[in-house]
Amino acid sequence: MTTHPAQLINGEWAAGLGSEFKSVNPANNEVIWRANSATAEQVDAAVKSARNAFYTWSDLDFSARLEIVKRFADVLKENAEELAIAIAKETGKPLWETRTEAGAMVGKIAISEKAYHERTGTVENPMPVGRAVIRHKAHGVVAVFGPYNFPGHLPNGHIVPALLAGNTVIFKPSELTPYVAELTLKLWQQAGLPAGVINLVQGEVETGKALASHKGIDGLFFTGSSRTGHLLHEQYAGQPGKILALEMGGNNPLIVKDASDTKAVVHDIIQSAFISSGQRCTCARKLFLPADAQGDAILEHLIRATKAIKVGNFDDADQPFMGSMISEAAAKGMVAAQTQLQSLGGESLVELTHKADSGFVTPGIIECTNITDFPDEEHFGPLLKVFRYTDFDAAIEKANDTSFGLSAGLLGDNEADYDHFLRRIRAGIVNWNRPITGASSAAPFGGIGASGNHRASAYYAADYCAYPVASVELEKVTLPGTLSPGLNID
Ligand SMILES: NC(=O)C1=CN([C@@H]2O[C@H](COP(=O)(O)OP(=O)(O)OC[C@H]3O[C@@H](n4cnc5c(N)ncnc54)[C@H](O)[C@@H]3O)[C@@H](O)[C@H]2O)C=CC1
Ligand SMILES: O=C(O)CCC(=O)N[C@@H](CCC(=O)O)C(=O)O
Repeated sequence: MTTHPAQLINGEWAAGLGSEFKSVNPANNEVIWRANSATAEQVDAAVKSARNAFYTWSDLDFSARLEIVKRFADVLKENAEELAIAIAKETGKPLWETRTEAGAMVGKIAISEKAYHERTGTVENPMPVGRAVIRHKAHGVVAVFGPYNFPGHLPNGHIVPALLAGNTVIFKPSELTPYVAELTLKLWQQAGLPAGVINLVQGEVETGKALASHKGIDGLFFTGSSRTGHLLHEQYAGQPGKILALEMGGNNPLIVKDASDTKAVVHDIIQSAFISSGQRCTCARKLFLPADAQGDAILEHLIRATKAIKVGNFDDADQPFMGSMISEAAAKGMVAAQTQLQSLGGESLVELTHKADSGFVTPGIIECTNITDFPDEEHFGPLLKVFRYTDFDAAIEKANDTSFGLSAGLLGDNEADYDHFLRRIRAGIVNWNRPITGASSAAPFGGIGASGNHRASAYYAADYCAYPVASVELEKVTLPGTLSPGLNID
């Protein structure tokens, strides 16, 4: 059994007492990290440590909590390159992209400070007698579950607002990205976050289950797959007192209509479908093109540009657009998805291919117009499905024919078309003439249907990190000038 101390409990790094698990560089399957997972007893110790730290942390003035969180921003900046390399090594994403991720983590701090005041904070109004005060209080101990595709930025989007609001945290990262999690927690320690305020429990699904089912947590903030999110939702049924924020996947449509600049259209389609090797929840999965000469020209150009996409190692001097997928298994899963669509009648326009013994795939495009029983599944990788349409309303209807509702976009020159699209489309992120990936941290981020449970993250994360308390207050108990009818207090 290895003894790498991968668990942070009450400010101390400890070796896990559960089974061994490891992290690999998906570009070549080389093991880059190994340790033992946290057992249910260790998860329990982490929850207790967060509970013990809660009053000390939440009793601090907001400014004192903010000072530590701002120090974390400074430490992040100082270590941004190390973090970007760690993310790249563990996820396969190219460095140009992981540097952006490290930068987004820094940017999250100022945005969360603003959101705390705007969305929560304290508001005081004078009353004829006394004052009315609206305050927001931390829930207590919250669990944060993170996905592998943005192992730094997306958990950070729950952790920073949760800490600013006064909660204490137990973080369970994806088992595919434990190294990034460990590094991030070391940076929190460097920033001077007191022991127990954030705890790290690492491991596979069993560790996640032990945390999610622990009676001692007051809330759970999750970013990950719709399947796991649904399991958690079922698990939390009948517990209205616990706050559950779910950010899940999508099956996102992009419609093109009357767009004159073909090159710009192709660019925005590629940025929407293939960035991060298609491993963003906001990625376009379905492309609706008009069944006319303009649609033909766009498709022909898109096929050419897709075949020219550079795929390569995260640290190639000449940076690729796409790196490796998260794992060889994920890459094989995309090949299987393509085969399934082909068997249903899909026609490959650009074949997605897998490089053996690695997570590398090339981007694929598959024409699916004639599939009658199109599966409503999120294929989390670079496989774009194309549908040709003759009627705009029918295309919107087909775009809405999904249980998900995360992102959607229209590429087209007519504002009236966009107004109509905006009114009809069902999604939490709706863009016009912009890629549908790359959502802003300064806006709410979340979807409807199977994409979330109406607890938007990013700018609105402040909302689920605290509960409102309404008070009417008077400094001294005072008899009202006029008593209610029928009262005699003498
Ligand atoms: N809407 C959003 O904000 C985003 C959603 N995603 C979605 O995340 C998915 C990719 O991330 P993955 O890491 O594969 O997600 P996942 O659902 O497999 O894992 C997420 C976390 O849940 C834990 N977990 C898994 N099963 C569990 C269980 N039964 N009980 C408790 N914990 C459990 C994992 O260990 C991990 O920490 C995609 O579906 C993507 O669309 C990714 C990024 C953003
Ligand atoms: O959480 C935020 O601060 C903003 C949302 C965000 O960063 N979204 C990214 C990545 C999420 C994903 O798709 O996995 C995006 O929209 O590209």
